[in-house]
Amino acid sequence: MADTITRPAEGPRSTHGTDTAERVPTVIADRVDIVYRVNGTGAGRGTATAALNRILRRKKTEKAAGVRRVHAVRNVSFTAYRGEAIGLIGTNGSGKSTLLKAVAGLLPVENGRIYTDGQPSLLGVNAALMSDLTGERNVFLGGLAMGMSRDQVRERYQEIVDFSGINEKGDFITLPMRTYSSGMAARLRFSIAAAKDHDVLLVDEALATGDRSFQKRSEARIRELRKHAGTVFLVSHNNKSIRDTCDRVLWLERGELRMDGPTADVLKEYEKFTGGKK
Ligand SMILES: Nc1ncnc2c1ncn2[C@@H]1O[C@H](COP(=O)(O)OP(=O)(O)OP(=O)(O)O)[C@@H](O)[C@H]1O
Repeated sequence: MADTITRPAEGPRSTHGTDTAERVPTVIADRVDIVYRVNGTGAGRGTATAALNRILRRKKTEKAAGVRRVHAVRNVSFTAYRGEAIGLIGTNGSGKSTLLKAVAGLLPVENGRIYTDGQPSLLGVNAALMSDLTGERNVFLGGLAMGMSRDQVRERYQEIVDFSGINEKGDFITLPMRTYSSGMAARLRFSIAAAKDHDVLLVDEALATGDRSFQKRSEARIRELRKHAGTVFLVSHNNKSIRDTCDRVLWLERGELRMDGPTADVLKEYEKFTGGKK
């Protein structure tokens, strides 16, 4: 679980982002390791006997009990400051989503610590909305889940629906979310999350799912959120989105932080690594 930063006044200095006299750290990751444990990978996996064995012989080593460890994030350290938009890049399976979940406090760390200023909000493509409820009900559900009051959601409702563009092609907002395309659902999720000014907003790939005009609106909104003193993390495989939105980039590869620096510098190296611009 992430800890809360209690001494924001004088944070460690970094060479990245806007260089103002008083830089306030919002997220500090200090030598973070994250390990998944996957059960049932030994012989007889999935059988009732294997399950019973696991319960009875708890003290056995993880390996003997058929537990596989996946070391997803290795010794990662960084400090994020208020007003920064930070891109997280890396090839598939490099640990980006895992790191984001840990910053949100949704995954425990194996070693090291993560300190955060306030409660970060994770906006994932899988953010928990209810597919059987209408878009309208989900706007309320999502708003309440983010800590907004019913009145606050009511006040922002039209803005959220307009931003999402869900109703551009008909009255879709009153239909259950299961009838939405994956792009439409992602747009609504982003619009709900973006309605609130977050201290730390974590965005996982949401921009990649919308069409170009929605991407542009989202990028503008991210810039606005930054002005309101928040910190935005954006996981994306779309280097252009990263370039247009972020001033700093963390590049993860095989769970390790390979580079942390200004967007142009990191993307240049990353594009060399992956073999071309995207
Ligand atoms: N629930 C899980 N249980 C076990 N291993 C997992 C789990 N989720 C992710 N992993 C593993 O952790 C590593 C990092 O995965 P992660 O999803 O964080 O990568 P990513 O950089 O976000 O990838 P992508 O770009 O493909 O979305 C991978 O090796 C993956 O197989």
